[in-house]
Amino acid sequence: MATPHINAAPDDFADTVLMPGDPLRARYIAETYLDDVREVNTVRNMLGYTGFYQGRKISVMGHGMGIPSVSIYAKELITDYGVKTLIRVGSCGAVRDDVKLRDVVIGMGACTDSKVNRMRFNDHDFAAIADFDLTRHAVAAAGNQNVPVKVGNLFSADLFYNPQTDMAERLTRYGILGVEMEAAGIYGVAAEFNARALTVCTVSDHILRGESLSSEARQTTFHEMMTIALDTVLRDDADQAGDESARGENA
Ligand SMILES: O=P(O)(O)O[C@H]1O[C@H](CO)[C@@H](O)[C@H]1O
Ligand SMILES: O=c1cc[nH]c(=O)[nH]1
Repeated sequence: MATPHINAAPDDFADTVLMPGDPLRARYIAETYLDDVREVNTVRNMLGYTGFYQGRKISVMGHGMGIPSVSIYAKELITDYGVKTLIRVGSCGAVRDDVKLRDVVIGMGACTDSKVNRMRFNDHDFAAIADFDLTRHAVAAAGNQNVPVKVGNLFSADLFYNPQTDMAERLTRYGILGVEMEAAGIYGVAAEFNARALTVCTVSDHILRGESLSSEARQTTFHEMMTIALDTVLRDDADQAGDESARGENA
């Protein structure tokens, strides 16, 4: 049952997996927010854990950096471990004046300079979008926690260090909320294998202003994003179970 990249047993993962790029952020989330945590993946130190959040079984696992890496883990979790829902909890760089360090942004869609979705889609444009229900539950979770969020387009870049110096200005012009490296890939994998995906990011850099959080801060301080993602899962469950309180405008 193990895959080349995941050595978990068949039932080790919950149906929902939170995925940061950084495996140490995965460990931090597991240790900080989950009860009765078990380590379920150690291959390549791409650490994965399963535990319980307010009684709900949830897994968290790193996906590495870049679309090729996240595509492997997302695909294997869905096809080999029966995972239905992936929520990326990432960091991103801002290119707008009204988006600042530590803001939380929700990726309703993701543009990319990667070709992966064209490879999937017969070289046509594929609109890489988040699952609508997960998106609205994340917005509601943020509202409930009084965390202002912006919802819109991310840009998933193949290069962290992009030599195209005019690109940031173009991203600003097109209203991109954050530059990161995986959302378009995880949305493409979810579409291909009939799963659901969402990306929530915390702004760790301001690309135009040259501002940047430390690696330690990226690993352990994105509390608002984590609790929004976890609360999203609970709201989604309640909604699917028909609980009206989860459907209210600002519930
Ligand atoms: O902090 P994570 O989730 O890894 O996300 C962002 O950080 C990495 C680059 O530093 C890329 O993976 C990018 O998408
Ligand atoms: O891909 C990324 C992630 C964080 N910050 C950036 O500037 N780019």
